[in-house]
Amino acid sequence: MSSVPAATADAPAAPRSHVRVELGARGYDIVIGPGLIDAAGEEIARRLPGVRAAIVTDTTVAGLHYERLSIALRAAGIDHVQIVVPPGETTKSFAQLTDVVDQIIGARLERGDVVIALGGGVIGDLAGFASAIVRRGMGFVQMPTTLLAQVDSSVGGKTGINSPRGKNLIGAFHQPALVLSDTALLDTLSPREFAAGYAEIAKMALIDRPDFFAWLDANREAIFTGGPERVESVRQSCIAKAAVVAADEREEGSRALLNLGHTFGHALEAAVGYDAKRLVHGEGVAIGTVLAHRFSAKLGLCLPADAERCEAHFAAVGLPTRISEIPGAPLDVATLMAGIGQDKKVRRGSLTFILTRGIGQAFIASDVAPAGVEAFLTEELTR
Ligand SMILES: NC(=O)c1ccc[n+]([C@@H]2O[C@H](COP(=O)([O-])OP(=O)(O)OC[C@H]3O[C@@H](n4cnc5c(N)ncnc54)[C@H](O)[C@@H]3O)[C@@H](O)[C@H]2O)c1
Ligand SMILES: O=C(O)C(=O)C[C@@H](O)[C@H](O)[C@H](O)COP(=O)(O)O
Ligand SMILES: [Zn+2]
Repeated sequence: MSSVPAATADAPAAPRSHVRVELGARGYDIVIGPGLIDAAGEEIARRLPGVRAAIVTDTTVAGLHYERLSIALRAAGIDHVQIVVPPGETTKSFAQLTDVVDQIIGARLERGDVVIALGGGVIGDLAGFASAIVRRGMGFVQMPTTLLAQVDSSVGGKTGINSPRGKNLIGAFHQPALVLSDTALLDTLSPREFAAGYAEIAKMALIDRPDFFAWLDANREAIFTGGPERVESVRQSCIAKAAVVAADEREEGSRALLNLGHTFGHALEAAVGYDAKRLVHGEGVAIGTVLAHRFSAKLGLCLPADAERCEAHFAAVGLPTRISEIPGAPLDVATLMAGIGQDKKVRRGSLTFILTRGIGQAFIASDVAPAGVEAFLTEELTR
């Protein structure tokens, strides 16, 4: 199997890889490989002996994968309850949080017990936030079942829910104690959700890993068809994200780079009311990342050819790259600017964007003029 140049992992890619998130006392392992769900009980019991668990999952994932996890936990003597929520972005709400918290408390789970998130990023963010606030912080284990969650959301400890005014505006940093990524679970994922997850992989490469981006260019087909390159892409993304998180756990500086494409993307998601029929997070990231490259080119920061290469890469895997590709009523610039104004990177009223000087050369640009953003988006809305 070809591997990405300059990898920094501590273990070979197959059959099971370990990537460490180096955060001192809050450090943890990401274990990656096919079939891991059947070993989840022993992996958890070895690190967290004697815990009880609440498994938070959505109805889709529960039907597909819950029973196997339950059997594995029982075999390791881990007593557990199941908490099931509806699938989709609108589940990241106060109503669902209240329900999950109530069920955890109702099951009398203690501070030293664990919440296990079995699902995509929605479940990880919601269950993680519940685990951060019940009894002022319980144990938390991520078992990501989407590509997006395996390459991005399960790592780094950002948890939370949405506000109608903006994405993830209510939340907490709360690191998991362990991430178990069973890559075989991705076989049941829809092609649309798989592509959405791929957007975060490409984003990661576009931040500061041009070699990884070139590797993705060469191997993206194998990633989609399920070759060993798929597991390698998960591993490389986790290595990249773990390094950023270890350097700046609470986004006081450089972690903001992981937000490439998200200032635009989050505004698009809020503008469609988190309606998954119109736009899911990864698709917003794809359009947003292309917009960040096109905006950088417009400002003379990178070559137009770099923006074209970025757009061609996303389009080649079937991701949307233009605002006009979002189905339904056309969006308007005022709504998008209101969403951008709620971005968590705003500092003393000034906009911060992640812009780029070229492929794999993203940087944090503070004090970006709103009028320039508005003029750019006005053009992009008709493209
Ligand atoms: N915390 C972070 O650092 C971080 C990072 C990136 C994204 N996010 C958040 O993650 C969310 C998006 O995550 P997502 O794309 O995983 O969405 P998701 O959790 O909604 O999952 C997408 C869909 O796939 C289904 N699904 C999940 N696993 C499946 C499987 N194995 N087989 C079949 N169907 C399956 C789900 O039921 C859902 O309908 C957004 O809310 C985003 O803001 C958070
Ligand atoms: O982990 C991070 O940091 C990220 O920015 C990763 C993003 O892909 C993710 O969507 C995250 O939830 C966005 O964070 P936010 O703070 O902008 O809500
Ligand atoms: Zn994201």
